Amino acid sequence: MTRYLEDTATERLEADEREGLYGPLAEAVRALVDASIRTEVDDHVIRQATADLERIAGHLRAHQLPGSYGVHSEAPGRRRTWGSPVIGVRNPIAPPLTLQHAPDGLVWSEFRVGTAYEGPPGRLHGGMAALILDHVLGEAVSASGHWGLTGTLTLRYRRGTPLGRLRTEARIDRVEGRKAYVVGSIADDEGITVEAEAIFILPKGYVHPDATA
Ligand SMILES: CCCCC/C=C\C/C=C\C/C=C\C/C=C\CCCC(=O)SCCNC(=O)CCNC(=O)[C@H](O)C(C)(C)COP(=O)(O)OP(=O)(O)OC[C@H]1O[C@@H](n2cnc3c(N)ncnc32)[C@H](O)[C@@H]1OP(=O)(O)O
Repeated sequence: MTRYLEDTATERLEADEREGLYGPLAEAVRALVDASIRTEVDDHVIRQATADLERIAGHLRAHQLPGSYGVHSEAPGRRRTWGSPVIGVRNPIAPPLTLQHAPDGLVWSEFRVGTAYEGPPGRLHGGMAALILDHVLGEAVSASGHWGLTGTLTLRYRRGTPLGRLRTEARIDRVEGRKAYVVGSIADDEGITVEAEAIFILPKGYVHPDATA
C-alpha cells in the first residue's frame, strides 16, 4: 500500500475532526469568492466588507505556519493533501474535488465549478481544466503504486466545458521504467469536453517512499 496516502486509525479519527473544522472555513471563503465576483451592493457596503475581512484575516494569522502547507505542516496521511488547489479541504481555491478510486485503477470525481473558474463566458477556464486534469492524472499514477512529477501534460479541448456539474476520470495506460503514461478526461452531461494524456516521471535518483515501508 502507498503509506503516503494512508492513515492509521488514530490519524483518521483526528483527520475527521479537523476536517469538520477546516472544511466549513474553506467553504465559507469559497462562498465569499463567488460573492466578491458577483456582488452589486452599494460602495459603502463593499468598503465595510473589506474592513471586516481584513480584520478576520488578522485573527486567522495570529498563529500560522511560517510558509506553504506542504513544506511546513508535517501532516500525516490524507491531511497532506489539505493544501491542494484541486482537492484541498483547507484550500478555498480548490473546487474541491473528492476523488473516487475504482477497483480497476480508474480514478474519478463528480464535482461542480462555479463563476470563480470562468474563462469564456459561462465556460470553464482552460487553465483550470489543465489544473484539474494534472491532479487527477497524477492521482491515477499514485493509485497504481507509482510516483512522479508531471513531465508532459497534453490537452485537447474538444468543445467548451460549461460551468456547473462535471465529471473527470483518469487511468494509467502503461509504465516504462521511471515514466508512467496516463490518460484522462473532463466531461459534462453530453460527453467528453477535454481529453488529456500525460507522462509522469520519477526524478532520477529519487526513491519511492514505499521502498522503505
Ligand atoms: C519529488 C518526487 C515525486 C513527488 C510526488 C509528489 C506527490 C505525489 C503524491 C501524491 C500524488 C497524488 C496526486 C497527484 C497530485 C498532484 C499532481 C501534480 C503534479 C505536479 O504538479 S508536478 C509539478 C510540475 N512538474 C515539474 O515540476 C517537473 C519538473 N521537471 C523535473 O523535475 C524533471 O525534468 C523530470 C523529473 C520531469 C525529469 O527529470 P529526470 O532527470 O529524472 O529525467 P531524465 O533526463 O533522466 O529522463 C528520464 C526519461 O524521461 C524522459 N523525459 C524527461 N523529461 C521529460 C518530460 N518533461 N516529458 C516527457 N519525457 C521526459 C527522458 O527522455 C527519458 O526518457 P528515456 O528513459 O526513454 O530516455
